[in-house]
Amino acid sequence: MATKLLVIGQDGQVARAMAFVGSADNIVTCVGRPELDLTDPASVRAAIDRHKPDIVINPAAYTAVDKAESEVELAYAINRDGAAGVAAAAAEAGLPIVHISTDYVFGGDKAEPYLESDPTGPTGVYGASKLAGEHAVAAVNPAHVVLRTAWVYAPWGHNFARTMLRLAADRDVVRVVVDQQGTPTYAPDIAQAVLAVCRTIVASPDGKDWRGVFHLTNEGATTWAGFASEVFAQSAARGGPSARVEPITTADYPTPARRPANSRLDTGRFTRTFGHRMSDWRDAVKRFSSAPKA
Ligand SMILES: NC(=O)C1=CN([C@@H]2O[C@H](COP(=O)(O)OP(=O)(O)OC[C@H]3O[C@@H](n4cnc5c(N)ncnc54)[C@H](OP(=O)(O)O)[C@@H]3O)[C@@H](O)[C@H]2O)C=CC1
Ligand SMILES: Cc1cn([C@H]2C[C@H](O)[C@@H](COP(=O)(O)OP(=O)(O)O[C@H]3O[C@@H](C)C(=O)[C@@H](O)[C@H]3O)O2)c(=O)[nH]c1=O
Ligand SMILES: [Mg+2]
Repeated sequence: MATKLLVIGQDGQVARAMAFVGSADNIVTCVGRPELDLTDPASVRAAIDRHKPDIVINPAAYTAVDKAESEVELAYAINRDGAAGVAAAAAEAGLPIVHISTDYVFGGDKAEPYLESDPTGPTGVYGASKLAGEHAVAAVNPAHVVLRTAWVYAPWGHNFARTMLRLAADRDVVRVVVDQQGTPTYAPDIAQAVLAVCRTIVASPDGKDWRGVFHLTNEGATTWAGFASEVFAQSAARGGPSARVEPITTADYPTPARRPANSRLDTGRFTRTFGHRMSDWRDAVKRFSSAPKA
């Protein structure tokens, strides 16, 4: 029998990627504003009543990292209280929740990739509000999977890769920070990984194998400058916009929010638990570069 997935949000990068993986086996319904607003818990319960899913997926969030520094209440209303509302509504209906979180829950001081068991220490409001969301989700719904991903991009929506291509259209040189490490993660690959999580949940509903926090990124790592260079190389190879990347330091690029210097995530626990391997980040950039941009 088909598994019914209710995805919170419609226009987000991951929500849109989820819509594309719908099939006869996985019936995907994305519900966003105005029908469902995270700041209105009744609208979340109504969507669950109406669509009667088997699993609830929550990739909706307040994601404006710099703006969050001055919109603290709104960031928490969505990323903590909104997340809690979704997880609680799922729990009331007896449903598991797959919740998406971020590498920005970490402080960035560790030299190695972060494990799920490593201490958190967000450097800004966005990361802190997302961490509060993780805790709230776990507190209200024991049947939860929290997937921490990073540096998400897609052929649609707002993301760093598309910003780079836009900048390259009218300049020869783009200055990009080289002292922040992490792993660009392609939204369509996240969607496939979420399906693997859902298969595990359906196969083992008691949840002994799958509850908790998992790190989920593409494989490998780079810097923002390295990511930009790869996007330009792949774009140029297809006759698209390209620029030279001038590596700069974080100090040369002041922003309201501080970002972690290292937010590489160790994905071993995800791979072992869900039997799904993510591809290398460069392979994903290749697929991004050959996809039509929306
Ligand atoms: N973007 C990134 O680089 C990263 C993202 N993440 C996490 O991954 C998840 C997915 O991110 P991504 O797809 O990039 O997010 P986007 O910024 O692309 O989209 C955010 C989504 O959240 C929805 N949303 C925001 N506020 C509300 C609200 N009040 N009620 C209902 N929906 C709301 C938006 O709806 P609308 O279309 O109506 O605005 C949109 O669909 C998030 O949890 C994010 O924290 C983790 C690591 C990196
Ligand atoms: C646009 C631009 C950014 N930068 C720097 C600023 C910053 O340190 C880094 C990334 O910039 P952005 O603002 O695009 O990315 P940012 O908003 O920090 O992206 C984050 O979003 C949230 C939602 C997450 O969860 C994180 O995983 C991460 O993807 O690149 C440059 O050096 N040059 C540039 O031209
Ligand atoms: Mg940004």
